[in-house]
This record gives sequence, C-alpha cells and structure tokens, in this order.
Amino acid sequence: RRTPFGSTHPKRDLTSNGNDFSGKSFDYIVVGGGLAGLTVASRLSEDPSVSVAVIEAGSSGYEANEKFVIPAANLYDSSVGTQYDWQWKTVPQAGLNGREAPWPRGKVLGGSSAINGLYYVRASKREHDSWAAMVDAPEIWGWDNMLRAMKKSEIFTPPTSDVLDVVDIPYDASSHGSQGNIHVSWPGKTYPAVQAFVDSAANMGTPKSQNPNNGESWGTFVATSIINPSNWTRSFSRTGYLDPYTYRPNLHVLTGHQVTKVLFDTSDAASGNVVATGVQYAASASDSVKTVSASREVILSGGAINSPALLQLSGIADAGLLAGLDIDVVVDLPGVGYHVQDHLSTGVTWSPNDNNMAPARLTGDAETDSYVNSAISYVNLTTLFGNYSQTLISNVRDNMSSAVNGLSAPSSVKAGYNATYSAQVNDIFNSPIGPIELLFAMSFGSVQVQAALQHPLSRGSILIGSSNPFDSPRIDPGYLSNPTDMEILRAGFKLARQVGNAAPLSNHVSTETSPGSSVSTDAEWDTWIRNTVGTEYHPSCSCSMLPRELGGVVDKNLKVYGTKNLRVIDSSVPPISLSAHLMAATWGIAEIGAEMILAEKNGQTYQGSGGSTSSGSSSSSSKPSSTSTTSSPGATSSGSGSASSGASSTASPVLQAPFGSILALAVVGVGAICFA
Ligand SMILES: Cc1cc2nc3c(=O)[nH]c(=O)nc-3n(C[C@H](O)[C@H](O)[C@H](O)COP(=O)(O)OP(=O)(O)OC[C@H]3O[C@@H](n4cnc5c(N)ncnc54)[C@H](O)[C@@H]3O)c2cc1C
Repeated sequence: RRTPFGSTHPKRDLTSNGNDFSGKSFDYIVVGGGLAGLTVASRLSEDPSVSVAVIEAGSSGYEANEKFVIPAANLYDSSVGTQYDWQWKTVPQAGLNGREAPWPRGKVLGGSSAINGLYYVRASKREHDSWAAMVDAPEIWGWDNMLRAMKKSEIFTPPTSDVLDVVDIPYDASSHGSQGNIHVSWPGKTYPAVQAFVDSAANMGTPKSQNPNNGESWGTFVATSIINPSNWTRSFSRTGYLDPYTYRPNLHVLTGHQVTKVLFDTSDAASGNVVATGVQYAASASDSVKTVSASREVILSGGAINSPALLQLSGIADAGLLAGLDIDVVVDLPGVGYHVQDHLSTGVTWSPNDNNMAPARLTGDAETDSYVNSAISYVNLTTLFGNYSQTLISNVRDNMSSAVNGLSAPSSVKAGYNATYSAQVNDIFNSPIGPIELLFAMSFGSVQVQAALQHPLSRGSILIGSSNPFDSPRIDPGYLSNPTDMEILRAGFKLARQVGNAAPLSNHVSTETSPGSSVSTDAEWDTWIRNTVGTEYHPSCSCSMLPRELGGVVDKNLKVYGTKNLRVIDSSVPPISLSAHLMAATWGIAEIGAEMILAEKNGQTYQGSGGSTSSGSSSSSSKPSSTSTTSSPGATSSGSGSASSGASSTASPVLQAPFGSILALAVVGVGAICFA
C-alpha cells in the first residue's frame, strides 16, 4: 500500500517523523491521540471522503505494549511516573497544608485510558440532565443521548460464572452496548472480601444497586472495567478505536510531537468567525516548529490540562492573562482554564485477616492478574449526615454568593460559578446521587476503603505561566478551599472506617494501620486529610460547556466561542464534576462530537436523540470560509443530527439519519495513592 507520504507502508499511516505532516493539509486535525482524540479520529475516518490527522505528544506505546495491555490494576504496575505520563503537579495547595499534588496524565496513544485504573462507571441521568439544562440542550447532552452514545462505544460481556460464584453482580445487558469498540466487563478473578465490602456498605446504609448503568448510578456495586474477557487485557482507545483499522488510508497518526499552537485566519474576527487553519507542532523545545493545515476543522482532544493550556497559548483566553504573557489575543474568552473541579481521595487502611487476597505481585496468569479493585459505593448526603444534610444544603445555599465572591476569577466566570453551584445544590445534593464514593481495594497485602469527593464546591484553574508550550501550566485545583468539601470528605472517611469495621468486612481485616486510632476527633481527621489526600485522577470542567456570559468555553456543539471551526472534545468540557469515573462520559462526549462534525460536514442539524435530523441551512460543503453561513459564536450549530456509519450503531432516532453512516496502594510513608 502506498501512503500519501510516498513510501511503501504495510499499515495505516503511523509515523513519528514530523516531516511526514509538515506542510501537508488534512480535512480534520485532531490534537491528542488519547481517549477522546482516537475515538473522534476513528469515527471521522469511517467516512472515506475525509482525511484525518492525529498528532500525539507521546509515543505510540507499541514499543512497551505489555505495560498498557496487561492491566494489573490492583498492583498498579502501570505507566504512572514514566515517560508515558506527563507527570504534572499542582501548585502548592493551601488546603493540603501546602503540598503539591501529583497529577498524572497519559502521554501515549490512548492517553490516560492507556495508563488508568480501568473502572468503567457512568454518572446519573440527573447529572447529565442538569448539565444539558445549563446549555439548554437536553436532546444532545441529556441522559438519553449520552446513554446512547456511551452504549455505542461499548462491547459488553457479562461476568463469568466463576466470578458470580464468589460475588453477586446484578446487571442488565440492555443497559449496555454490544457492537462498539471498548470491551466493558468484569475481571476473571475476584475474592470473598469483595462481596464482604458490598454487604458491609449496604449494612451501613447504602443499598446494593441493581443496575447502576441505567441512570441511577448511586448505591453499592461491583463496577465494570475496560477489560477484554477473551484474553483479560486492557481495552482502551488505542486497542478499540485505532488498532482494528490497520488499512484505513484516510487516517494518519503522528506520534512524539506536541502541538504548540493553533493557527487562525482572523480576517473575520469582528463577526466572531475566527477560522482555525492548522496547527504548529514540534518534538521538543529545541526542535524546529512545523506547520500542518486543516481545511475543515481543528479538534482539541488534549485532555483537561492540555486543552485549556493550548487554547491559551494560541491566544484564546482571558485578555488580561494573555497581555501579561505577551500573547496576541485571538478571542477574549475569560473562562478558558477556569471552573476546574477534581475528585479528591485517599483511604483508610487495614492489615488483612484473610489469606484469600489479591496477590501482592503479578503472577503471570492473565486471569488472576486481571483482578481490578472495582467494588464501590456512591453514598448520598442523607446517609452521610442524617437530618443534618438539609442544614448543610441550606448553609451552602446561604453562603453561595460569599463563596463565589471569595474566589479569584474573571467576572463572567464567577457568574458561571453561581450557575454551577446552583446545579450542584438543587439537582445533586438534594438527590440520591453520591457526593462521596467509597472504593474497596486490596493491594500489596493491605485492605483499604477509600473515600473520594465527587461534587466539590472548590473551584480551581489551569493557566499557563509563560508563552513556552513546553513549560508546565500552573495547575491550581483549589483543593478544600470551600469548607463544605472538608465537611463532606470527613464524613466520607468516617463512614469508610465504619464500613471496614462492620460485618462482614470486619472479618477480613485486623488492625487499622492508617490513619489508625490516633485519629478520631474532627480536628484530627482534618489534619490527616490535609496531609494525605490526592487526586482520584478525574479533573474536568477546564473548558466548560456553558453560555459564554457564564465563563463558558465551548457551546453546546463543542465549538469554542468566537471561532468557526475549532472544537474541544474531551474530558475538559463537562460544566460540573460527575459522580462517576470519567471515561464512560468522555467516550460519550467523543462519540457525540464525531457525530456532530460529520453531520455538519453533510449540511445537517445535529439534534441528538431529540428527533430526526433535518437539513440545516448550511451548504453541504461547510468548509470554513469567511463567506460561509454556518455557525456564529454561541449560536446553534449548523451541523446535523448525524450518525456514524460503522459497526457500532445502536438504534436511536439519531442513527436513522438519512446519511447514516487501586488502587495502587503504593503506600508511601503514611500516604497512599489511589488509582481509579
Ligand atoms: C492514573 C489515572 C487513573 C485513572 N483511573 C480511571 C479509571 O479507573 N476510570 C476512569 O473512568 N477514569 C480514570 N482516569 C481518568 C480518565 O483516564 C481520563 O479522564 C480520560 O482518559 C480523559 O480522556 P481525555 O481524552 O480527555 O484525555 P487523555 O485520555 O488524557 O488524552 C489526552 C491525549 O492528548 C495528548 N496531548 C495533550 N496535549 C497535546 C498536545 N499539545 N499535542 C499533542 N498531543 C497532546 C496526551 O498526550 C494524551 O495522549 C484515570 C486517569 C489517570 C491519569
């Protein structure tokens, strides 16, 4: 097979030679070959009439394949801390007694889905509907369309009978997809202590969930994992969305090169129609900068840290920030990098009183090594606080404006904080949704019940500190800056301890080793929490989908405000943190984003699950140009309710469109790192 680059190449065009893209033009450029980026690129390239280029900063990962495909999730023999991890750190956090918290992110094809803890957990209908209401787009971002999109990406397999002999796992196969790209199942090995956790958490007030994947995501259950049960390997965006398409000549992937800037035609900027024309990229700070063009769109899928940073480097951010860094303003968009929310967690740890534990090292037996610490419990406010929960909610409501005023952010962002606080208080806290997740873990010979804050009221930011794209951005999640977060998290750890000490789990543990008996008063818990907690690896909201006047970065069509053809499609776009692990929603976002793009290309209006598609007002050739009649900033898209062709369709109004188409209990000193 001849490649567009002229050489004989047996496979899809996968190169690490920057010259192969230099000076070329593609219809679509996807920045970042991570979870969302590969999903989008794969779906777009199902249309043979378009050319798609992916630029990934990390390597392909094929050179160390076992590292990615052998999960070993409970041992966390993963790539965190290696060359496959960006190895970000927060700035010192006052809420963590001045500590800097590590923020790993995947830097390899597959992105963080290549290095993460495998939990596949959906958020609730209520959270997705709340998000959709904020952008008045229930048909696109509400539960029905998100569920359809999440199912589209999925190949579900029930648990094995061996596993069901040990642990009760109710499931409803109709809540899952069967013809998608990512295997979703349960590991081949489990242990009686897992069932004991489920029973103890239920005994302590959080009943077992019968079907957490169907919009009622609260309760106690053994979560699914991204695991291929035919060989017990990790199923992630590279194996699901790239590897199978070896001979797709319109899909081109460049690895080992970081996109340093998006390039624009600003001739029509006054009418809000800045046009992305391509990107610059380089292998390192000392490499020569190269350019590649996009004739239709540039799509940012760099993840929750890199996407806002790249927008800022490219001149789309708060004008005040850019002025201080000597970066020309392309679009004054104050929300870029604000609204940051993250899950914060650690665990109460015991020595085991059980010989039948997950092994403390890899055994070499794939089925045994597939065990994932995925028993979890989403606990609501009433279970945590009893009657006091209503007082807590009233307090948050009463203190909302002073909390917002106390935050440092541009004024439109503060207006957005009011909106997202209201959503949290009215839609989430006052519901069965869990603001705390408990996670059961057996790793390295210890037993742990972790607690993780799911709906933080603290707000943070990710802002570049220099115009050098190879410098780390300033990551400030503002951990525990809102005192209610500490109140909820403290209650979560107290409950974690109670669950471990409640029968039947109490039969599987002996001495509590951390925090131990010296911690029992609120003040002692708070000190321990500040000295111990870290990220649960779910930062989001840094390119929030909100109205522009609320500090939004993308509109309901994932388009960056002020631009005609620049989208962000990744985990940075949810406007509120979700009570779930982030992958499931991110695959949903990516599937919907690809549908939107193909719809717009075909001149139709994307209507999600809200109805059938209709012809849009744009011409069928919607290549950006200053005369095109397609979208204006913040306006509805001229795209269309699309569908992707391909193997993974799931029946829905959208798909009838005419053109169819760990926990690594790496216990370090007193600390523990939870991988989830
Ligand atoms: C250690 C860890 C454990 C986790 N555990 C779980 C879990 O068990 N379950 C779960 O649901 N979620 C988990 N997560 C979170 C989940 O993996 C992420 O939320 C998800 O992968 C985000 O997808 P994304 O597409 O937004 O970003 P990513 O998957 O991180 O992909 C972004 C990609 O873009 C590339 N990139 C960035 N900037 C540039 C640039 N300028 N130029 C070129 N390339 C660029 C990156 O190298 C990366 O490959 C975990 C995350 C981590 C780090």
